[in-house]
This record gives sequence, C-alpha cells and structure tokens, in this order.
Amino acid sequence: MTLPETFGARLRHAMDTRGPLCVGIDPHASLLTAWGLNDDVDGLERFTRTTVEALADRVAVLKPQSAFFERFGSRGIAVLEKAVAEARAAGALVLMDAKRGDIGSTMGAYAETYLRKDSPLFSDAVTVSPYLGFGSLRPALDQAVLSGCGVFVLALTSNPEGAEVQRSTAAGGKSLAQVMLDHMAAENAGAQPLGPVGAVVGATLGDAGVDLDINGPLLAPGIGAQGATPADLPGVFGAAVRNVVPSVSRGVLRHGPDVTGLRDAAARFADEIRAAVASV
Ligand SMILES: O=C(O)c1cc(=O)[nH]c(=O)n1[C@@H]1O[C@H](COP(=O)(O)O)[C@@H](O)[C@H]1O
Repeated sequence: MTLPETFGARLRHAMDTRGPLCVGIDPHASLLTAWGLNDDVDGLERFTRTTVEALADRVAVLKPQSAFFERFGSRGIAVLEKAVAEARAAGALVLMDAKRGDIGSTMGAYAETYLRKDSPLFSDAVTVSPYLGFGSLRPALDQAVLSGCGVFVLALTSNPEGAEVQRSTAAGGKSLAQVMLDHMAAENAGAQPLGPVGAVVGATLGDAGVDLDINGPLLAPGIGAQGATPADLPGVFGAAVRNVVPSVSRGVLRHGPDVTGLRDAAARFADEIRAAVASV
C-alpha cells in the first residue's frame, strides 16, 4: 500500500506558497447579525459560503469551529460538510476545530469521523485535547498517518484559565504542557519537512516558556479578537516561529459580508505575519 503525501509536506507547501495564515470560520450569532443575516441555518449557510468563496483560494488553512455548526443540529452539520468539501476543492487545507478528547476506543470513532477518507466530514486535520492522557489520542494519531492527515494537540491554550491545568507540574517536575509537547516531538521524530502532529499554543501567552522544538506545526490562535497581534509571535515562539500557523477568526470575519473586505483583512494579517516572521 502506498501512503498518501504527508500532512507535513502539504502544510509546508501551503505555508510557503500562500503564507501561513489560518482563518477560522466561527459563525457566532453576533456575526450573523452583523452581516445582516438571520441566526438560523440559512444565515449560517450564507455566512459560511461567503467566507469559503472569499478565502479558500488564498489562505493556507481554513479552520471551521464545529460548535457553531453543531448548534443547528443535522442541518448545521450539512452546511459544515459542504464547506469542508468546497474549501478543500479550492486548495485550502481544512483544520476541523472540534477539540475532541475521550478514552482511546471512543477516540477511534472521532478519528474515523474527521480523518478517514470516506467520511462525510473528512478534513486535513483535527484539533484534539490530550488531557485524558496523550496515549488516549493513539487512534487519531495512527489514522492521521494512514490518511496523510494531521492532528493538532492542545498544549498551551490562549484562554487565561488554561494555565491552571497546563502549567501545573507533572511527575518528573516538568509542566504538563511540556510533557505533552515532548510526546508530540517523539511522534514527529525524523519526519520531513514537518511531522503530522501539531501543537496548539496561544499567541496571547507572552513567552511560551516551553520547548517548542517538536518538528511539527504550531497553531497560534488568539490573534485579533483575543488581543494578540502578529508582532507578538516572535516573543511567544522564538526561533520556532517559522513553523507557526497564526490563526484569526473574528479579526477577519468582522470585515464581511463584503468579499473584498474579508480578503483585504486576511491580506493585512498575512503582511503583518510575514514582517514578524522575517524579523526573527
Ligand atoms: O484550537 C483552537 O483553535 C483554539 C485554541 C486556543 O487555545 N484558543 C482558541 O481561541 N482556539 C480557537 O480559535 C478561535 C479563536 O477565535 P477568535 O478569537 O475569534 O480569533 C476559536 O474558534 C477558538 O475555539
């Protein structure tokens, strides 16, 4: 059996050719209203279609946040399925932001949902939580490699409450987040140009204060609405900034529904990110 091209290779190519920006598709009720849409499935569908049409042919990654679709039940999931397929067809990598985490046998079902090629929600990568134990993620890690997909594992999240858990000291004296990052580095060892396991590290954190040398991508949410800026990236990530995929949701989406407004906002973030990375 020949394995598909790796996620790391596909992501690196997308970052090199399109720039590393990830735009999140987060159809908040308040954004639907601001776009002149109803907070219903039709509004969700128009919001999502407009965002995909505006951005899927130019940004490296689109990251739909599953909760905003799930809240409309099966019809919302249908909108999500269509968006994933259309975004991928237009050349964007789709990172499904589902933040799944469960015991390993259930994690296998999540892995099939997002990472098995014949699934209606098949995506290029998915976000997961390792805080049921890194080993509980094994089915997702294995399925990702089989499908040429990625898994983004929460390490240090952008919300202030995260530190209580993630900065706590694990057996052996390291922070819990560092233990998880060490597992990710082990998964990615030897992969070229990047391994399939990414870490999620908030751009809001100041100096991350952990070893981010995991040979994998680093998703950096928190830019825009949560207060971080692209100029903060070198301070948080240091030399690892070249592997960072900075992520913005509301900071771009608030410029819709005008397609040009969305594209210009994404281009401004992309320019600021390029300048910040070049400064390191
Ligand atoms: O995994 C994520 O994407 C994520 C991790 C994290 O630590 N913080 C974080 O904000 N996110 C997600 O990133 C998006 C941030 O949205 P904005 O604050 O509007 O840019 C939301 O969909 C969050 O769920």
